[in-house]
Amino acid sequence: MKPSVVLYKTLPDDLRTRLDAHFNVTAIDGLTPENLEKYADAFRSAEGILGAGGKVDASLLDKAPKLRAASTVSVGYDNFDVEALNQRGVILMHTPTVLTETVADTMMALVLASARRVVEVAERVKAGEWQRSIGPDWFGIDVHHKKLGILGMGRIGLALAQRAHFGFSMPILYNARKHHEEAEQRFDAQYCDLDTLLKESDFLCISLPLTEQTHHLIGRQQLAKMKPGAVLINAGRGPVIDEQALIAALKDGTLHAAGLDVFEQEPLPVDSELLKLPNVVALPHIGSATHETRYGMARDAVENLIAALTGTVDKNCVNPQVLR
Ligand SMILES: NC(=O)C1=CN([C@@H]2O[C@H](COP(=O)(O)OP(=O)(O)OC[C@H]3O[C@@H](n4cnc5c(N)ncnc54)[C@H](O)[C@@H]3O)[C@@H](O)[C@H]2O)C=CC1
Ligand SMILES: O=C(O)C(=O)CO
Repeated sequence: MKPSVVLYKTLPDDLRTRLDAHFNVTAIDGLTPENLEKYADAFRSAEGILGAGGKVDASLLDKAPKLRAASTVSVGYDNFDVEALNQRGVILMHTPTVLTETVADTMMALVLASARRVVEVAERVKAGEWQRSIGPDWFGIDVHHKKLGILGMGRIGLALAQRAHFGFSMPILYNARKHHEEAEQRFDAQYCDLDTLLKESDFLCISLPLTEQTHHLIGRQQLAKMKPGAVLINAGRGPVIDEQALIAALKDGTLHAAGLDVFEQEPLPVDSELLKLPNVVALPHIGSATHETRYGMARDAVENLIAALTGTVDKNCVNPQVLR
């Protein structure tokens, strides 16, 4: 008999067909409390789950006693209680690598848009304000040759460093849990502590995962240490930055601008102060959102679940210790 799985995200037709060939699939529209109750039988018999977003914690796992594998259509897995998965011997699969270059493109787009005020001035053109040659009130700041600080030199940080080094002649500084030899050799990136990164970066780009250690890692004190007129970019996870402290730093001119793809609350509430600030470029968590990359992530997530439940896991596993 085919293993039962709960699918909580819509897949492209061909990938859904592939999933159906391996599993008895119950498709639901998200891990909402209502769906957990409505599809209680499906969760009770599920050996796998596949989807994106929503909390997977002990209370959900208690409803799925047969679960052996969870496959997320994302690289970030801060919405999973990994400790609870480990205790129950559940493998967690994710989709690193396939999205790396696309997310780095998004970060570079945020760097350029924030520095050159692309969104703000384009809106002014649409509003009919371009009536004569523009003056300094439309100007931005240069990107090329400025110092780019990367907080979180992992897969995405490395791809961003490549763009900044070769494309924009930017010296690279970085902080991470350990030295990144490839970044140092290929892009001449210099490792430094967080304080130095804050003080010296013209552009501080965050590509960190959300963990207990990174939650509000950038708060009032850290923002106060940043170079006057610096630009802050975040495409890691929203809660890495204390959003109220960021709003204050943007209002009092400590920062020139911010380019944000992620927020403490998503979707960003429409009455957020951030949306009232002209020096904020706010994107709706589109880091990996291209047709090609979102397809690749869904494909990898399907293959990951097939490997975890019916084959051999040799990559993309968050907690390989469970397999031993
Ligand atoms: N905006 C978006 O759409 C997307 C956001 N992301 C976010 O980007 C994150 C990073 O992705 P990857 O580069 O693939 O992960 P990765 O695991 O390759 O890199 C993470 C880096 O952060 C560093 N790090 C972790 N904790 C740290 C700490 N306390 N202090 C300093 N450095 C620390 C690690 O040393 C590593 O260099 C994901 O976990 C996810 O949250 C990922 C994809 C898309
Ligand atoms: O993969 C992730 O972690 C995202 O945030 C969406 O691509």
